[in-house]
Amino acid sequence: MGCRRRSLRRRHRGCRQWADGGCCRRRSLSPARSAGYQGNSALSGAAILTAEEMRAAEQAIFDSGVAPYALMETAGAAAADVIWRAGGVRDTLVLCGPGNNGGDGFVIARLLKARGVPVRVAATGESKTDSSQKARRAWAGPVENIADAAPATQIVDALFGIGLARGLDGALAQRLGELVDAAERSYAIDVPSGVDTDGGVLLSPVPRFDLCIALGALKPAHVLQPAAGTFARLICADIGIGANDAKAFLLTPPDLAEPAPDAHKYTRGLVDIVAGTMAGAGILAATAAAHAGAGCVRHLAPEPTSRLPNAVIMVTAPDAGAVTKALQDERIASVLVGPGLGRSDEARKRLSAAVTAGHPLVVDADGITLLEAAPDMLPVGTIITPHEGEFSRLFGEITGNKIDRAREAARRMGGVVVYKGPDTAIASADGRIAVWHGGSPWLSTAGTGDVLAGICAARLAVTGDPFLAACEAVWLHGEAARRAGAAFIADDLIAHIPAAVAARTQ
Ligand SMILES: NC(=O)C1=CN([C@@H]2O[C@H](COP(=O)(O)OP(=O)(O)OC[C@H]3O[C@@H](n4cnc5c(N)ncnc54)[C@H](O)[C@@H]3O)[C@@H](O)[C@H]2O)[C@@H](O)CC1
Ligand SMILES: Nc1ncnc2c1ncn2[C@@H]1O[C@H](COP(=O)(O)OP(=O)(O)O)[C@@H](O)[C@H]1O
Ligand SMILES: [K+]
Repeated sequence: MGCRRRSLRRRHRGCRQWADGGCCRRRSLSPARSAGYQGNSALSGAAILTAEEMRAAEQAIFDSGVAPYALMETAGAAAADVIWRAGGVRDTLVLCGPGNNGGDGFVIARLLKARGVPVRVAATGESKTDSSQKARRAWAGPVENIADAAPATQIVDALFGIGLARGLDGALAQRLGELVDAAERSYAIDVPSGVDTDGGVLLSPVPRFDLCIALGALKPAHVLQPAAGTFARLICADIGIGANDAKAFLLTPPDLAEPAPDAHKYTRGLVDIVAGTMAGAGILAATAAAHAGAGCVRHLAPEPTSRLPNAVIMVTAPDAGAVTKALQDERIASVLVGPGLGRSDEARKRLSAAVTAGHPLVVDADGITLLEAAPDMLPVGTIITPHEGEFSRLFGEITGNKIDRAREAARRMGGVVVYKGPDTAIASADGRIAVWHGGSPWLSTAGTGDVLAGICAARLAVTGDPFLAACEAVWLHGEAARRAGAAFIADDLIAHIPAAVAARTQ
């Protein structure tokens, strides 16, 4: 495939997603704001720090003269405040582990008790860090053994945080599960005990908590599955951590602009969809693109179809030569290839025609599979939208969590990777990463990926900025799904895209 590498920064407007949208600023929720928290989307733009990055951020605070125990008091106070607001004076059992997470637990217990909450504490054994020993001494009440501690209306899990090195012992994991199941409300301090902070996997069985109170910053386990599925709600409590060195951020809702007063359909963006033999997918993508802000959409398919909206221009392109010819149009602002393309030799030629046409490009589905482990064949700045299977086929084994894998994949291909799933990592070759999570699980239905690819192509045509376009598209897709409610099909989802666009248009 004779691909040309070129920059797509033709109409770069600056990545507002990054510069103004909050991604580069720390916006942890203060405890007061946390109390009104209704859903994960409220955490937009928050930094996501690995355990190592978190320790470095904490160290920076210590270096500035704050004592470790003072930071633990701040963390415990922030968490206790959230629990107090959520649970009032319900009887509470705080489970404390051997490290600083356990130390937070002792602070929480003391502060809740001071507010009149009936609190008991149960520990795994000795407290092993200076700060946690200090916090334990300040508790001054009895410390029960977890194995035989009676259940309580509220359970606070302060067993292990970012220092968990391996799964919990079987008996401890089981006891934690029993106590959480028996409680009306359960809170995990920093991360649920048993999750791997960076990997986002479960190292031992983890019960489902009502609320996870992240301390200082989000960690990968708060946004990556399966760990992010171990709590119903998430709050990030501000403890003064600076997250300037963060490399990954939560996806922030986009700020979209209305078309210019003198806009016409071509200045708003002409999108060409290079479709193939499986008609439905290309139609979904074209219809979605037409609803996501593009000025004009053309559907280049081997055969005519009566199933396109009237607004989409149908171009019959029976072979790759016809595709190449159709794409020789200077007005084209983006091309999407892949949905419904098929995997035949003819499909391969159509892919080649799209890739070599020299327009800003989005590659999805069969287009990704046909690349056959050669992502660097794509023009610089291309957006690809693989799900797990397509990602593995294209990039093989890459170590690390989903964020790391997306980052490395984007570097290898020199473009933007939208690594899809219940958690979606959007990575740019220049190192920027935004993570979307907490979306409607009803999205797990056939054809929604085609819809996303169409939205990506539309936003690329509108913005000319691949990373911005991908971020906007993922957010709009998720928001359309939220508005679509339950048991929608991909066709239904499209009807909700304009409302999602309207919600973010100034
Ligand atoms: N560094 C600090 O000063 C602050 C830390 N904070 C809290 O401290 C936590 C991190 O504290 P630590 O680094 O002490 O780590 P943890 O408290 O998460 O646990 C570490 C301890 O558990 C042991 N351990 C690890 N896995 C185990 C397993 N499966 N079974 C039995 N023992 C196991 C380790 O050997 C170590 O003793 C954070 O998550 C947060 O809750 C907050 O208080 C904010 C300030
Ligand atoms: N459980 C889930 N929760 C939220 N979003 C999901 C979930 N499962 C899938 N999605 C989203 O739905 C879309 C599915 O795309 P894809 O797997 O390509 O499906 P298809 O090929 O059928 O179009 C992606 O945008 C993905 O992020
Ligand atoms: K915990």
